[in-house]
Amino acid sequence: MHLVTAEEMRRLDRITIERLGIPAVALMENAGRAIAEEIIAFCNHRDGDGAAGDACQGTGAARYSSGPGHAGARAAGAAREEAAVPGAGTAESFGAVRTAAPKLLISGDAALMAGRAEDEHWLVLVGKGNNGGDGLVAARHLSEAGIAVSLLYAVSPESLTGEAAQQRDAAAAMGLPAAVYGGGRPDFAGYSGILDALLGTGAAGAPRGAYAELIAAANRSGKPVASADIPSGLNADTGETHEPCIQAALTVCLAFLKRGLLQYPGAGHAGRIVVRSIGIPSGLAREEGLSAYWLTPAVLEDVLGVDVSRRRAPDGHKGTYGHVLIAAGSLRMSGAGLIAARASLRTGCGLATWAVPGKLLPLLVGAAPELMLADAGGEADGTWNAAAAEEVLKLAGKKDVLAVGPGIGRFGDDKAWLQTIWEGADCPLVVDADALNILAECDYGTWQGRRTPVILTPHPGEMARLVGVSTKEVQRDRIGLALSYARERGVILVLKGAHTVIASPDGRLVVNTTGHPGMATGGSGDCLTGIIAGLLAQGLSGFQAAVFGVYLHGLAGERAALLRGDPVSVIASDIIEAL
Ligand SMILES: NC(=O)C1=CN([C@@H]2O[C@H](COP(=O)(O)OP(=O)(O)OC[C@H]3O[C@@H](n4cnc5c(N)ncnc54)[C@H](OP(=O)(O)O)[C@@H]3O)[C@@H](O)[C@H]2O)[C@@H](O)CC1
Ligand SMILES: [K+]
Repeated sequence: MHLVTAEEMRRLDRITIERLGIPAVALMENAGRAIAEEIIAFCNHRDGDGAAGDACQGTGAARYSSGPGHAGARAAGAAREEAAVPGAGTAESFGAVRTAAPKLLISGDAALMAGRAEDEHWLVLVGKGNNGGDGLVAARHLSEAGIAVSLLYAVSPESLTGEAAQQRDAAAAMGLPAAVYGGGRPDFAGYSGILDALLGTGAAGAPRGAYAELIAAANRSGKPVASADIPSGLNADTGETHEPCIQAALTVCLAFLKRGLLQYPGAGHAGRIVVRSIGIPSGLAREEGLSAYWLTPAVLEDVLGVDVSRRRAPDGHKGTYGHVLIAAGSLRMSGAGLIAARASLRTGCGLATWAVPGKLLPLLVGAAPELMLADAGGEADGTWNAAAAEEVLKLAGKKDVLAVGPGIGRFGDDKAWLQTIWEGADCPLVVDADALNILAECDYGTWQGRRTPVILTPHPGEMARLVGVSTKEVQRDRIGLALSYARERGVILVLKGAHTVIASPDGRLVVNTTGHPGMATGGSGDCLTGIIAGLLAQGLSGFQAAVFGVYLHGLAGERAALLRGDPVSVIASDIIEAL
């Protein structure tokens, strides 16, 4: 599924309206109807199977799975199926009674049937732009479904223009009760839910005046809030939240997933995200050269060409699946190397060799019988030194991939060590942990001789050192930063953290949503390094291996949490065993 910026969304809107001739008001109509359908599904599930409640309260699966559409899309779909059953059943039974008559099957507007409409009264907060227009359309459809609806305009309805003004007039003609916010502390106690149609992709900066007051009041009310397109107060591109920002239980995102909905803190404000098409052809994004995606199995297979089933040739042998070399670990942090090397094996590479300072070798014999150990030289106290780089290069000669960094620590002349490896290794290179900290102190743009991909796997702290900014600044716009860094430095960048971002030098970008906070544990990153190396050894391209590796790592973490019964108790070895 494509991820778009507000600007890209406007471009796709424009093309649809101007080139394809689909009227803007038709798109708005579709948008409002989709929002109403999702609110009705939300209401129908309120007291039902708890799907809506779970998402709203952030409990259950949502505790560590916050990907858009996962449970949410299924829940909405199920709601529509359930609502369709009574109508079809009635027609069937008529047909059965009057056996002579031809069977007449009738089905209705199932998605617009509210089960217990009389219990509901929704307040629609209407902004002056097209987001407000969407809300006005939704209000009409909710009303048609028997749900009481009231409109509260943030500013004078006279200030609405274009399609939004048309919708204002239609709502008025239908007699929907409307008021204009006049200041003070509004009381939303009488409503069962609030539709936030205040600000969408046209918002600029922090919500001002009436908008800010209504957002704060909606958050204070304790009522479930459904947001049209994005929660008002969210930066649609970066995921930054302004003060105040709507805390939604449900976000009905229109046409394409907005980038900001997948990045924290914004992702934590969106609740359950449902993406609904509104008549903008889905192929348009690809035709326009947009190449940012939310990572799904379909994206892996259809966009990136990854065989997710990982079928093996019946006549394959260990040579077929590649040989990983890992240069990692030191006396006090040998575990990092062991984790990375074992993870590469569990990912399916044919062979893995772990290079360590020679002093450590006797201590590691038997640590993992499947691994080969290699002496990389180093100091008498088991630390690395610059000369060890030549040993690593010799070992790398016949390997398919080289991963460096986990647990190596810092040592004298470590910059020369890394430069020798960077310039001399002919195979793809994965750079992690301390090797990233070394890299941050090098002007590596001047280094020569790399012909195969380099994958950097920083966590936000390491990324901050690489770029020379604060961690907070890294987190402010993870997608934007990853894209620009990968492009400028010619590397594949895996920016780890909640919803890991993977960017390639050619501008492709993927955001992952597998995994959970329980994976923030020592060794988890080393495990990812091993997984990516294991995939590279099996012939995946640099970007494929980075993206699929992040995806598998997250899935294994989820599986490990299920096996342990609690995400909090997952440790890196559990992730390896769940691969
Ligand atoms: N064909 C389409 O385009 C489709 C668009 N669609 C929908 O439209 C949405 C985008 O609509 P949009 O571009 O009208 O912007 P939107 O976010 O509603 O409001 C902007 C207005 O708010 C104001 N304002 C801005 N910042 C502010 C702030 N910080 N604090 C306070 N006020 C602020 C600003 O007014 P100003 O202050 O400039 O007078 C401006 O006029 C999109 O998210 C989707 O829902 C769908 O219907 C599908 C078809
Ligand atoms: K909104």
